[in-house]
Amino acid sequence: MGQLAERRDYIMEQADTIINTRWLVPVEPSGAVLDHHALIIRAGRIAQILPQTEAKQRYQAPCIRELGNHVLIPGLVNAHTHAAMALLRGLADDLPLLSWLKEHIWPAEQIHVSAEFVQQGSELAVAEMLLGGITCFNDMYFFPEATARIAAQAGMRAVVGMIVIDLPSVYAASADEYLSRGLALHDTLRNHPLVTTALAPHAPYTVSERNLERIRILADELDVPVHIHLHETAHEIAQSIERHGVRPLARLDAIGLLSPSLIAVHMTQLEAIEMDRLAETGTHIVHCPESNLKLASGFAPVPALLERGINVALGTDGAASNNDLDMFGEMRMAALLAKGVAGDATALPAHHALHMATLAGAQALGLADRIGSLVPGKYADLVAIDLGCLSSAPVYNPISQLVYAVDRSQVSDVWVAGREAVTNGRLTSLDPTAILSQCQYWHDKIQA
Ligand SMILES: CSC[C@H]1O[C@@H](n2cnc3c(O)ncnc32)[C@H](O)[C@@H]1O
Ligand SMILES: [Zn+2]
Repeated sequence: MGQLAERRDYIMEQADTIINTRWLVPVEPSGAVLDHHALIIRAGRIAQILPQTEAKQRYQAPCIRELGNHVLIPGLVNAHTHAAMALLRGLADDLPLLSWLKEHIWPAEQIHVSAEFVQQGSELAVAEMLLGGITCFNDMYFFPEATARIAAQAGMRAVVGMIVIDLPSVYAASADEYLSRGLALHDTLRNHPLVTTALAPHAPYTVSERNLERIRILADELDVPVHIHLHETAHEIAQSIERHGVRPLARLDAIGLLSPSLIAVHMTQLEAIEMDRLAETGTHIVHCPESNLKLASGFAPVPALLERGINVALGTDGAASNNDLDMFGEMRMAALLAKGVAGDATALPAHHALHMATLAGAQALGLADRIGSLVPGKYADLVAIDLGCLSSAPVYNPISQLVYAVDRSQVSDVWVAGREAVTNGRLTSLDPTAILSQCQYWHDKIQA
């Protein structure tokens, strides 16, 4: 017995980083909270999660972090955004979707969007998202290669959209050109460790039937998700019935697009029979409560979707309609909205809101084997949140704190694939001063 103990001391296992944390919320199983545990990182992945006493006996590492007042959670997954639109934050507020888009956003995009705009807008968004504990985002915007470059430079995970829209832009003149630019990017990113692609038709009202069919075929060939705005407003439904005789979801169903590869964003207008069909086909939904409320579009019927076993992730949408990229805000809004609408305080409990912001997002993006929960073998995409401040005291349940009380400024450290992207509240690979001066440049140009 004594001999065995000695032997154990002798062969310590080597790790890259050991994080000792006061609380750890693995998300799987939902609602679990581990006290005084250590998370061991090796080669970018979670090697083990152990009680700290046991970890000290078994592991050594060149980097040991002591997070005495913190809760460690999986990186937040922003399942729908338009990162570069951060440069249009506050340009047009207090408007419904169609006048916001047609009278303000699309005209501004026609004049100002360029590769440089997207690069600098993405830098602003990536900085904001990392500082707020988001480690992965699903993007749909022009010049996705610029967004991909910034995410890779900052060490952030991203799924960038191979966009298609039947409107010419400075990025592409036709659907053919949108697709060929997207496919070239897909080739460039093949085997990239952090940045992957999805096909991203803008919406059923801006992409023709023929192009939606091509997208379905390509998605099967390339084995990538399809990311689309769908059933965002009552107007979208009425217009589809007028033009095509059916609701948008029925059109996509007829084309064969409803499947576990489809990421349907918004879904504020749904009938029971449509929800049954979404469940049957394994289609993923992204709920964007803040953007939907601000544009007065409505809201996804989250409890009814979850009852049917549909996977519902969370997204911020772009900063021009939200107006921030804060997944803590989305979690809280999702939980409160579900309760208010149902008249039932038990609707969408805190642990489920956290699940939507992490594992459900990973599932929607087809990344749940890599990220979304703290499980040995998954990548070490992690967020440490300091609960040692007045506004989080006392801590009866850290999950309650995360959803109902925490502010994103309490995020102290963020790791993506085991590498620190934020340390003690500071970005490791982006320069906030340079980003702010780029913002001033675009503000002055757009305001002129
Ligand atoms: C083809 S690039 C993306 C395109 O989408 C526009 N957009 C931003 N937010 C929304 C929204 O909520 N509904 C529909 N379209 C949106 C953005 O301005 C780009 O033009
Ligand atoms: Zn959107």
